Amino acid sequence: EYSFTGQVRFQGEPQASGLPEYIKIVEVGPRDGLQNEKVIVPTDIKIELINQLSKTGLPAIEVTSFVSSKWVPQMADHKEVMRGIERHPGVQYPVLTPNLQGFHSAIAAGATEVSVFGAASESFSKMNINCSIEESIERFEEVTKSARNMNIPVRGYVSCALGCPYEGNIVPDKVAEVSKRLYSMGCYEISLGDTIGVGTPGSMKKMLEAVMKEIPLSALAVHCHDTYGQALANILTAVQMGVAVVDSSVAGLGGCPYAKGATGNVATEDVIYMLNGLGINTGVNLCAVMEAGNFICTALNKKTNSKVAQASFSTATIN
Ligand SMILES: CC(C)(COP(=O)([O-])OP(=O)([O-])OC[C@H]1O[C@@H](n2cnc3c(N)ncnc32)[C@H](O)[C@@H]1OP(=O)([O-])[O-])[C@@H](O)C(=O)NCCC(=O)NCCSC(=O)C[C@@](C)(O)CC(=O)[O-]
Repeated sequence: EYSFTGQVRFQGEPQASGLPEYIKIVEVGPRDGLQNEKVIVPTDIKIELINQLSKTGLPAIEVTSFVSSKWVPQMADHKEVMRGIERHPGVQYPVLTPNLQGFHSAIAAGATEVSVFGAASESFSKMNINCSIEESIERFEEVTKSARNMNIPVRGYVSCALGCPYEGNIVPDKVAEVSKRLYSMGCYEISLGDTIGVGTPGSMKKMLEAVMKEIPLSALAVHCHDTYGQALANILTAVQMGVAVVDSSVAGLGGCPYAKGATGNVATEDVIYMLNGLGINTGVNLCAVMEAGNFICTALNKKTNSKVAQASFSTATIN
């Protein structure tokens, strides 16, 4: 049982020099976090989670995906989720769309921002979206073209940026090539996914160096899973290199259904705690995110994967 009283023991320090002053956190918990849950999470729980997250100061919350419900049953209630959430001014609510069919459904359901999701690995592309990288680029071009006509911003993901569950190592140049194609077709930001959390600060640095030759730093985001416990170190490396957008998931929920063994994303709470300690502004209220994490973990009957939430809740009980 949690008995969190709202304290967070350690707060921010003045900003260390050379780091971005502000980092945008893209909360992916309601989508990436929940998509892998075996038991279907009731729609009203998803809506309540998103509504709670909307009040934390998070600038972007990825809410659902418009993919085939045969492939990802957990996201089948995408329309109801879109209809049910209370949208806060200034908060972006992107949704995943793998193709034109998904894009049209998303727009009909009221989406105002979408994300296409490709990969730097042929095998992963085939397993995840049932087509080659080349075919996926053609589909994404159709999406970005329609989106442009409707003034809908498109974000682009590149999965397997630091390794693939089927192919192992992925060369940084391949990540750079796919990223460049997504950026060139109009994606305003490229989120580099360490889908199975195998990266290290060493491989993150090499990969970013390759991608930064092709794409402006201001258009890059990192999306780290914590399977090997490297996510915070990898994020810090990216931030030190100037990346100012970080994806994370409340309570560290998550995993990709087509990347067996991959655990959750890095926990939003842990990222904010680290950034607070570096004196970097995120505009996000850590305690409010922990409350949302507590809500979803209680609903799922799970223990949080956030170390910060674990520490804060246990110290709150002791005090
Ligand atoms: C991409 C497809 C749809 C291709 O699936 P497909 O079977 O190749 O598609 P198709 O065009 O041949 O159509 C087959 C059926 O799917 C339907 N269909 C076709 N498109 C859609 C759509 N958009 N929404 C709903 N239904 C759709 C279509 O209507 C048809 O229905 P039927 O006639 O059989 O009843 C499928 O492979 C799919 O849904 N894959 C799911 C992928 C997914 O959601 N993966 C998890 C998210 S990615 C991720 O987690 C990684 C990330 C982003 O977080 C970053 C990281 O960590 O690396």
